[in-house]
Amino acid sequence: MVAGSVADLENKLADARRSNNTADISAALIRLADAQLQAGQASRALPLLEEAVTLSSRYNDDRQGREAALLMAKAYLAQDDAGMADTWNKRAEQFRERIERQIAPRPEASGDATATPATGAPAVVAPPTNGVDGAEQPAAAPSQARWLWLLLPVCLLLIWAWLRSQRKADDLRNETERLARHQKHLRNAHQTLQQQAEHLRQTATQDALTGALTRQAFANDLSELLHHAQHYGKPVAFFLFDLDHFKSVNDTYGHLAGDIALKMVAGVVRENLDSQDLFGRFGGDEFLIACMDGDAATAPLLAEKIRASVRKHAVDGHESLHDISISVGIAIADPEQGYDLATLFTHADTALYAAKRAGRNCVRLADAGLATPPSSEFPLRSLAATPNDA
Ligand SMILES: Nc1nc2c(ncn2[C@@H]2O[C@H](COP(=O)(O)OP(=O)(O)OP(=O)(O)O)[C@@H](O)[C@H]2O)c(=O)[nH]1
Repeated sequence: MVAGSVADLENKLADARRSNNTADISAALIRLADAQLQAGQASRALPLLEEAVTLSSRYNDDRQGREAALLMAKAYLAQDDAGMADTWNKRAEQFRERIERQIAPRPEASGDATATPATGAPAVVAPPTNGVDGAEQPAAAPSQARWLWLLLPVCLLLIWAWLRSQRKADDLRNETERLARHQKHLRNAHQTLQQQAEHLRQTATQDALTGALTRQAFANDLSELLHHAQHYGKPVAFFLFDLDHFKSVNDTYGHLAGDIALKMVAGVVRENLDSQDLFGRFGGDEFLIACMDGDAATAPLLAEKIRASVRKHAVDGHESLHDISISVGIAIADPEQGYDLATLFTHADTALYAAKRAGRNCVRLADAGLATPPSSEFPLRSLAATPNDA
């Protein structure tokens, strides 16, 4: 150690305090205390050394801590206080062990005498390289630097993970928005399809002009009705009716007037039917009715009521309607006559032929007494045939 004069070293300590650099202050304290010890001023050196130990402990500078502790021991010896000297020697030993622990893992330290662990001897501590006992060495603790280097990649990794999660969140948000748009589009398409399906269903089951069931829809419903009636042994009245001389209405007043007449007749029929009765358009100016529980006694009464009502509306209506009337053929399905749909239709058709032959604007009930129409004049038809066959 190159010891300066106590006064010089006091100035240096004052400079170090002004610089506010902890390592410099600690080193200056040690150098001044050493000089004071050499000058026999142990009592003055002790508080400086205690401050040096405190500073070095606070900033983990074990070398300076050890140096200060050794000088403390020396100071107490100078004051003949062997107990305190021993205490501070032990403290210095603890500092030395900590220094060894810090430098032991370093591979390059294997050939370095300063880093070689040695037990007991204070000389194992790295010798000072300049100034007073190495007190001017940089104060940076190796362990701190190592932790910083370890923390750097961790921080970078965290930043990278955060950026990545942000990008994923953006992607997810975009995807969610895209799916919501897609879902809305699908909902609209679904709604449109439902409307189209409903429209198609109506077109398939409902006659556009009169609102009556189409021929096929009527046949399906009648088939179910007959099945049900047969199961419970109930009668079903089936009407087939046709506008009389309708062709001349079209010819005289035009097709539009003919349409109005067809709608008028359909309206009258609906007024006279119950909600569970079936009403369909066979095709052209021919219509169909089926009534659950209608038998040979009640069905002609209902048919007559409808016929008379049509006449009344015709007479009360526009001139083009004045000649409108209907002829009705009735057939009954019951346990006695059976529930075969084709037979029922044929019987009603035969009765309609009879009504036409009887002068039109009347009702006829099918029975065994009715003449079978000649095929040349009135070709037999069925509900399964297309309307053009009518
Ligand atoms: N305005 C209109 N006329 C139709 C429609 N469908 C069929 N017709 C006409 O209805 C008439 C049916 O005539 P027919 O049943 O053959 O004979 P009709 O003149 O009624 O004579 P009868 O049935 O023997 O009393 C034809 O002139 C068809 O053109 C329609 O939807 N609207």
